[in-house]
Amino acid sequence: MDHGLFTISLDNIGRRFNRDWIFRRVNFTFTSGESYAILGPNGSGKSTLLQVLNASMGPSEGKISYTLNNAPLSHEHVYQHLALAAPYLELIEDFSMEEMIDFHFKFKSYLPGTDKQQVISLLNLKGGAGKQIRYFSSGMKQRLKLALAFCSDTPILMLDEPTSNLDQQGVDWYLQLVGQFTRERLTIVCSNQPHEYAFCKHQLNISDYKN
Ligand SMILES: Nc1ncnc2c1ncn2[C@@H]1O[C@H](COP(=O)(O)OP(=O)(O)OP(=O)(O)O)[C@@H](O)[C@H]1O
Repeated sequence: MDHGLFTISLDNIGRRFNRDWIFRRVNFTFTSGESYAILGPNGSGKSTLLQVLNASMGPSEGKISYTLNNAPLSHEHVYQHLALAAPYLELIEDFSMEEMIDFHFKFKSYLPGTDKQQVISLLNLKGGAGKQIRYFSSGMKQRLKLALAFCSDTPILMLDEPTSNLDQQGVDWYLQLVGQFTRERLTIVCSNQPHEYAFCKHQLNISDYKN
């Protein structure tokens, strides 16, 4: 599996909303083949940092830089190289599961060895294939978001609160996907639940960057 070697480097990054600094002086490098947990209590700034990392939000101070296969990559191209599953990233409710999968993979490639049928069987949602997503349970929606992200052929995988709405069986399913689909990728998990980030070798705690 060759996703390309990716790095994200933060040089004294800070972000504020109005007068409130959410985090400051973050110096950190994220590298392919490694998994990272961004930790901190509710409202501490995990999602904000993730949005800065995926270049959908700019930092208020400091510099962020990206490389792909050792060549600099400009901010506007970063989204092409990442797959994101997050509570604020909505599925298209009018679509069926199959339509949603087709739509997603118009923009992303399937990870080598996966295809639509494999995504569907991975989801294991009995009778769900033709049903509109608006009628899915919250756990089914979460599984779909995760399967789309895991099966995208991108060097970066970003997961914000990956097991929200999942029951124990869903958590076990998520951990199985982690084992299967994160190798050689740069994986970043925002979480405050140990069971969903325990596999991450590195941890970055937002509370350490409050002043
Ligand atoms: N666009 C915005 N404008 C103003 N304040 C914002 C904005 N986005 C986030 N915030 C504030 O920034 C802080 C950090 O929010 P963020 O969602 O990053 O935290 P979090 O650690 O991901 O929280 P949770 O664990 O609850 O998901 C919060 O106080 C939030 O209200």
